Amino acid sequence: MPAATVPQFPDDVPTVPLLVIDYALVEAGNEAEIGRLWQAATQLGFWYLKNHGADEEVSAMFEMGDATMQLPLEEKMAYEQGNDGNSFGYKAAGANATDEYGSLDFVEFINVAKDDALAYPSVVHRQYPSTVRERMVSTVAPFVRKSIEVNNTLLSAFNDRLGLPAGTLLRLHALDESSGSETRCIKTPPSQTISQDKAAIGAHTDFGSLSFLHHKLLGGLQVLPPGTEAWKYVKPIPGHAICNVGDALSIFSGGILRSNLHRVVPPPKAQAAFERWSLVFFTRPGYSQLLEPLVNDSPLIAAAVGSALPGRFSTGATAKEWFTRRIKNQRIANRAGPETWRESRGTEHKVEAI
Ligand SMILES: O=C(O)CCC(=O)C(=O)O
Ligand SMILES: [Fe+2]
Repeated sequence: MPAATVPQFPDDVPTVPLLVIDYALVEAGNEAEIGRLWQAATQLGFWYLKNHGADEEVSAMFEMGDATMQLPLEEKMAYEQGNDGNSFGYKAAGANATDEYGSLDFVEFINVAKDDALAYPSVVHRQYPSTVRERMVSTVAPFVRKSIEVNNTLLSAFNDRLGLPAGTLLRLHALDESSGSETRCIKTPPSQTISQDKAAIGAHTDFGSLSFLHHKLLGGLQVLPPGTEAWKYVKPIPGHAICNVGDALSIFSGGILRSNLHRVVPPPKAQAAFERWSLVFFTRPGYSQLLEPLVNDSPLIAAAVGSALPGRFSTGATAKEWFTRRIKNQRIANRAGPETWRESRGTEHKVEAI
């Protein structure tokens, strides 16, 4: 699909004006830029990130994703996630619910664990299709390392602003602890005949701490700005990643950092006739870490929790339990009724539950 044939993102659909954060400035410790990052992460929980230096790693990963999706379905299905709450591996289109009624998703993706990518050829969690194995060293591991470097820089900036002792957030996401951190390459088929409101990926908050997201030209990601009921597109901008805060970091921070609802729908207008590709690196806490606000480490977090509804950010779950529960209950094969969907929810439905 030559890029030139893809129509521009339309200028007459509602979009959300994300702040553009310059990664090079954040990395250099520029306080004004870190202040803007903080504003984005506490108010909406989404921002663009430019100058992240990952362009080459990102395009190699899209090539890996393309090669993987071209494998025969039987071969991909040999590496399917399964129904036990494991995320790593292949997910076929239609394997997940997108809402409480059991509507089906229509994206396929390949997830590779950070632990498997970095330990290769040793296997920590599972095996992957040949297209992944052949590129594990050349492509997947470099993307994992670059993404971790970027997300760790952002975590350190949040650590300081939250008034946490140096290194606290990095320790919760230690490289050598087994975790749910993973790369995901997503293919959404052309969806011209599908209603522009039908979810390709249902409304959700991300499970982990930070997501580093890239698109190949096409829109389709939407966020629900706080206090509104109208979904808005995030316009893809070449070379700009989209970053967002997930549930784990929101919980650690007592809700100071915002994990916002988002979803994927068909690309807008004429873009819907084209295949959509996205790529994410999810930084998630080490499996053994408890998802609770860090009230004993930061007066700021203690104050935030003190002024919230009792138990609002308390999960009693380890990162592994949280992550497994959410994945397992969105699998359509595990659906008993609307309660299964509710069991897959994270911070997004907590307010209603209280
Ligand atoms: O494809 C996208 O733009 C977003 C994907 C997403 O939200 C996810 O996989 O959690
Ligand atoms: Fe997401």
